[in-house]
Amino acid sequence: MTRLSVNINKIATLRNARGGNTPNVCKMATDCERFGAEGITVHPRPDERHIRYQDVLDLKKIVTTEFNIEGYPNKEFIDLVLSVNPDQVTLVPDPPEAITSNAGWDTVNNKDFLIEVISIFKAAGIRTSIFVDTNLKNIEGAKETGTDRIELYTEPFATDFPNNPKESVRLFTIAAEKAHELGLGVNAGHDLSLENLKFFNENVPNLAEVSIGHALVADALYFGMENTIQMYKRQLK
Ligand SMILES: CC(=O)[C@@H](O)[C@H](O)COP(=O)(O)O
Ligand SMILES: NCC(=O)COP(=O)(O)O
Repeated sequence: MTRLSVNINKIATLRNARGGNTPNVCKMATDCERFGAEGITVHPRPDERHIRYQDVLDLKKIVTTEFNIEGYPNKEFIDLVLSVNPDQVTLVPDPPEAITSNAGWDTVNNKDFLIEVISIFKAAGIRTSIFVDTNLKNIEGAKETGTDRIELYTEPFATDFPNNPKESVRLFTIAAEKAHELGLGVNAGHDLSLENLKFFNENVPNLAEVSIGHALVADALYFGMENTIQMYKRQLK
């Protein structure tokens, strides 16, 4: 069954709006786990606009499920991840000014860089995943980097899904099959939601994990976090 990792970036966005500690990011992570989340994902960005580096250190002490840290592997990020030693690190190619992730790695042109960074994390015993689109060249390139998994960048699926569900998922099915054939684990994320998750999960084989934040936290405003997590998990059955 596909595992649900809850991305709590947006809890930190709300906390940061007032400068205090409400809502408490660590308490929310613990509660998400209690409500059924099988992992906690954070994506500290260089400007710390939501998750701060200190949050990552604090979360390490209390997360009991899978802890997944996403981000661009500059020196500060690499040092942070090594000091925290999470279960998984997901490398994304975002430039510092990106509003949100909007592309996967060009694994062919960044091959040497990715090999170097991935070897650092693997030497520390941290599972690695790299954020990629469905271009098979990038999936094959991912294999060359030595990564354990890929994370499929699902925003194009989420955008196209309402108009043409079958076509929106087609390349994702092929990419996941290819990754599996190459021995790579398959994660997915970005703009997955209650509306599109079931269809994605049913049509993308060998999906190990989805990380979901923006839509899930928005849904929690209506349904409450406990109900929302259960609703998302039902889509993954
Ligand atoms: C890699 C990915 O798709 C997510 O980490 C996403 O970028 C969330 O980041 P924001 O919460 O900053 O939009
Ligand atoms: N890796 C994707 C993620 O963690 C959450 O993305 P989103 O659901 O906030 O778009």
